Amino acid sequence: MGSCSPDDGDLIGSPPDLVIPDEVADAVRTLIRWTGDDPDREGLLDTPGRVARAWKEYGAGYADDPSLHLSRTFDEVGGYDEIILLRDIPFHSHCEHHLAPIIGKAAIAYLPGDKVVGISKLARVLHGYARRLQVQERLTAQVADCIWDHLNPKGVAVVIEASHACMTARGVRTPGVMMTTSRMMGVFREDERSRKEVLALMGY
Ligand SMILES: Nc1nc2c(ncn2[C@@H]2O[C@H](COP(=O)(O)OP(=O)(O)OP(=O)(O)O)[C@@H](O)[C@H]2O)c(=O)[nH]1
Ligand SMILES: [Zn+2]
Repeated sequence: MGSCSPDDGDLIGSPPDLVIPDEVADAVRTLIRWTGDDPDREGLLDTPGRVARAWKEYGAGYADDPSLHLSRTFDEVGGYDEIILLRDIPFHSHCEHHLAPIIGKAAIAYLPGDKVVGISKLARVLHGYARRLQVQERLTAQVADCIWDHLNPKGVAVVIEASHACMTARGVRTPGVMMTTSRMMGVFREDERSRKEVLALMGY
């Protein structure tokens, strides 16, 4: 099974030697001005650099190929042939409409075919797609499709629940609203009993 070494696809922090182009810092200064504040006041002087580094982190998924996390599989599972599920996986993303935070949790399940993968890898796939500009529907589909395409399972089920700051903090300003999306593939799509079983295991 794969190790959890820090360079094993981790997407934490921006590189210490990250060079921030002037145009990026200038764009942040412009945005600060647009917000109504003064980018030259003391508290905001280092903000363009911080924001630029933060966005490299929010977008770390662009440098990640999530399918690579599923390349190390193993088939010695003692005859186990039931659902494998990770639930309550926290994640954050940003909506592509307003660049506002999307904060939520995912449940990812599959019914293995002839191979399984280390469980942390399912969360890595989620983060690889979440750390991009997203809509929740696409994020859900990408995670499910990636597992379907690379693990050759009998079924995949992904359910994502998330809160969108573009709805809670601006626009319609409706706090507490959660959006739920799901994608069912293979037996979870075709067989009612299997779908009910996986949704029950997920807590729905
Ligand atoms: N379907 C979907 N919609 C999203 C997602 N993230 C944000 N949105 C919504 O996409 C819509 C964009 O609508 P627009 O009318 O173009 O933008 P807007 O004028 O800012 O809309 P309001 O948010 O209603 O003020 C908004 O209703 C957002 O809440 C997402 O992941 N999926
Ligand atoms: Zn939005």
